[in-house]
Amino acid sequence: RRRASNTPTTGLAFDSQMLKHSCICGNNAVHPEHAGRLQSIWARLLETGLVQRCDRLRPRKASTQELQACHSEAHALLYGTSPLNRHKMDISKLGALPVTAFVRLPCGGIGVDSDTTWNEIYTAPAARMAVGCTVDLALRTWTGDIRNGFAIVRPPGHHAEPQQAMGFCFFNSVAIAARILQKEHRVHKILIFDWDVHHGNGTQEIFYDDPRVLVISLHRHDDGNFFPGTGSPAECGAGAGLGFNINVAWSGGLNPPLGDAEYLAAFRTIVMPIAREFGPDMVLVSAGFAATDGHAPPLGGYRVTPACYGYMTRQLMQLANGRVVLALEGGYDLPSICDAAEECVRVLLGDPPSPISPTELARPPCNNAVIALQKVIAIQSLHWPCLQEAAKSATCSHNDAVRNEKEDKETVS
Ligand SMILES: O=C(c1ccc(C(O)(O)C(F)(F)F)s1)N1CCn2c(-c3ccccc3)cnc2C1
Ligand SMILES: [Zn+2]
Repeated sequence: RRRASNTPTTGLAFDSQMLKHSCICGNNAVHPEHAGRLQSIWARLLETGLVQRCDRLRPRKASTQELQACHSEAHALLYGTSPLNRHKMDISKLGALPVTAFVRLPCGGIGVDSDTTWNEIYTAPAARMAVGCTVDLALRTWTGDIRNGFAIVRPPGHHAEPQQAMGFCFFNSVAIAARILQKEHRVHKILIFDWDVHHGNGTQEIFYDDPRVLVISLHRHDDGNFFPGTGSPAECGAGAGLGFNINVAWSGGLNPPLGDAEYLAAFRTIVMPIAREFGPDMVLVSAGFAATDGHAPPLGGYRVTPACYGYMTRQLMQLANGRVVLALEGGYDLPSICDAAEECVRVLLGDPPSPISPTELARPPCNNAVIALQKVIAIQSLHWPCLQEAAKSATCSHNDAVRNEKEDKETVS
């Protein structure tokens, strides 16, 4: 059944151009951020019929101008052009970059660093495509042309800083989309929520002094011993942006590995109370899926379920009149990132989320997680008084917190 074309639905952005970014060594075992990640997610969305239910965006590459919403001109030119069209660019600008040379990698490939490989023909167009797709989904969600969106893109972006490519990232797609929403549509308040298991150092840096973009990140930190090492709860923003950068930094390694109970507790006690108080006009999500089961410790190690990503998506849809755009960041175990992406698209389309397991709903967050939550609450309640109320339930399971909330309401009434 074709959908009536006038009702806005979920927008999807994907293009095969982004599959071509790959190390010239061709060894996926050495490079976990490979095209198979995107191919598998797209195949899953096709075979489940979800693509047909969505509005497929005409993909496009971001312009150099758009890249410069967050990155320097030299950075935009160095990583945004391939030698085939580099003759058009002004080489003198490259001098300003900290990194102007690529390095030979142990695998035989070329890269910015051992993780961030560079294919001189295909990386620049793929990276531009990832930005263009994310920007267009954000703009069309803002104008109401689509209801919400999911950008199935690579290379990822949240580690990319204004003048530094790193961690598989070249351009910070989500950050560029936020800046363009501010510049072109004067969007007043934007929430960027990063649930990727790795801290989005680039996103934090770009908006560190901006009170109109609230950046909340939920990530494994282990006191700085987990990639990229930034993202401690003490990093709260600077100047006018003080209090508009929130890091829920998990610590304690994998004793035990964190799961849905901990992520539900973070959402209930910190993320949603602050997000509701902030009252964003638009929500952008750096949606990485490496916190799911199936990710070996260096790249993850937790056991968040796909249903939990659906739950978080659904919660975020209560904000900004449902104007939510997800953009893929990390996630490497193919079956689990396909399950998670499928779950998120279903929820964006308005389908009921899959149930969270009863054991996780009944399980209180582990001790390490409670300590991490209480650290954030202690630091951030200065800027967000609503956290005081939430603090009590940091030790409760989801079920207990919901039960206590209902009882409180009854006693008040
Ligand atoms: O953990 C990372 C990440 C870089 C970027 C990550 C991301 O946050 O998942 C993003 F950006 F891709 F979304 S995660 N790095 C780079 C790869 N890596 C590894 C590797 C693991 C297997 C093969 C190659 C590298 C171990 N530790 C690291 C540090
Ligand atoms: Zn390689």
